[in-house]
Amino acid sequence: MTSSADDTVAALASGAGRAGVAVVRISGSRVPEIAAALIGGLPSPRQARVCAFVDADGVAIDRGVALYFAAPASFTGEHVLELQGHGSPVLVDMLLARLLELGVRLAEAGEFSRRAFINDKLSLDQAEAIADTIDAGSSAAARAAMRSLEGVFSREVNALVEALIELRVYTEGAIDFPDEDDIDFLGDGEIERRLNAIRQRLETLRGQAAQGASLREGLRLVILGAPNVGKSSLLNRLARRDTAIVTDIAGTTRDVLHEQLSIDGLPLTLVDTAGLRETADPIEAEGVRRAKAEIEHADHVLLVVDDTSGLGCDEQALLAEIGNRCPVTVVANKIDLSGAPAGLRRGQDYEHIGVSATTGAGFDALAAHLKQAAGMNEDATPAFVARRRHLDALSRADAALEIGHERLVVDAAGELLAEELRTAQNALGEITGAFTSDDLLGAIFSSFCIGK
Ligand SMILES: Nc1nc2c(c(=O)[nH]1)N(C=O)[C@@H](CNc1ccc(C(=O)N[C@@H](CCC(=O)O)C(=O)O)cc1)CN2
Ligand SMILES: Nc1nc2c(ncn2[C@@H]2O[C@H](COP(=O)(O)OP(=O)(O)OP(=O)(O)O)[C@@H](O)[C@H]2O)c(=O)[nH]1
Ligand SMILES: [Mg+2]
Repeated sequence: MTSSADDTVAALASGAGRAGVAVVRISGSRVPEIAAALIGGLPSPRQARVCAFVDADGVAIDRGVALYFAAPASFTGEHVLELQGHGSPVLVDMLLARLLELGVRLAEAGEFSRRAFINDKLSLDQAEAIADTIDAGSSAAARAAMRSLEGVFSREVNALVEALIELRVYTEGAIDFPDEDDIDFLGDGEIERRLNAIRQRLETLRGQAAQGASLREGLRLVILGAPNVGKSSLLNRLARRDTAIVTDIAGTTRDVLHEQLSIDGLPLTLVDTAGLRETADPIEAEGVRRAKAEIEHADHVLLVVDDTSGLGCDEQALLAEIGNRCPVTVVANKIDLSGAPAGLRRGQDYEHIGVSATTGAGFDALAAHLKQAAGMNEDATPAFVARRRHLDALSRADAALEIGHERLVVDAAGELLAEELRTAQNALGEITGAFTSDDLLGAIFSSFCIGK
């Protein structure tokens, strides 16, 4: 995409299809001459003017409200003219055709936001947050996106970058102007103290970002457990349809099954798996192998147990193993047989929820629990919204700092630590867009809608 200074673009910004009012937004340096041709001159900045939008012969295409934002005090940082006309697709088409005639080009998806980013009106994560407010599937996701848009995420990232730069300068000072004894200077603990403080702060940010991301992208829930405990019945009940085959024969499910659903706007991918057990049947054994492999890709595991027998030894071991990787909830199924109460059980090491896939008891509590796990609780919305690419950048920054710490305490190598600090700084810079590439920008903005 080229966006030279005199490249002026337009798009319908609101009211697609039949709507009360349609807003066409025009951004670029040629806005003044376009205003002259179309509405007889520029309105005073930020003052609504009612006027006719005229064609080449001076005939009104529509009569509406014009609003002008003078560069750089506009959304894009360029001259912006907004034409608020009647919400008719035919009139909008006629108006856009007239703009094309005046040498304006149609904006690409996300182009207004991309221009705002390039002109330093928004950081990259803020621009992404705009798309996330529009796409939000729940009020919690919308609130979190709004916090990102207000700069909560980028401010924290920038503060970390500042701290990294300070530490790098300090470390490089220690290298360039060593005390009597270089090793002693590096080893006096100050660098390590600062480094640890930064790592702790990054850890907190990663936790918040993970919650923000699950709110936006949903959770991949993997259902695991012994044969016949009711895993497939659970999937069918949550999905409200008979996706998986259910029989009373242990070892019914062999393939991995996926089901997409949403709970109050929270997107979930449910994954049903083969019952875990030793088996001589090669097909079932492959199913068990695949079931275990799913743990790697899980955001959250539902470990289903038959409540009439409770947690067995194998399940205890599995629980400990999974618990190291991701959150896990024990679903105690078949309470219609065990007679136990439905819902959350207090005082357990892991969250236990009693349900019956047959009667549906306990499923409200399970849904509420999953929403909470994804950060959708009413009183504690995640601090901001985040995407996979943000989590990836945070994790690369963390890895660099871990290596840097090793270089410092094991090798007492200040230059190598400084190098890792630089790597971490660049990784964080990818979040806000301080450090970026055209490919990345293309990938991000092309997923926006037209007119944004
Ligand atoms: N009519 C209209 N409504 C809209 C938008 C728009 O572009 N047009 N927006 C589009 O997303 C959102 C609002 N975002 C905006 C962000 C910045 C500026 C702006 O003019 N910024 C200037 C001046 C700031 C100020 O006066 O405080 C600047 O940043 O310099 C305008 C809208 C939602 N509502
Ligand atoms: N009474 C009762 N029976 C249940 C419940 N949930 C499942 N069942 C029964 O338990 C048996 C096994 O159910 P499935 O859903 O196939 O169990 P699974 O864990 O998927 O089993 P595999 O695929 O073989 O690993 C079936 O006969 C179900 O009808 C429940 O909550 N109460
Ligand atoms: Mg099954």
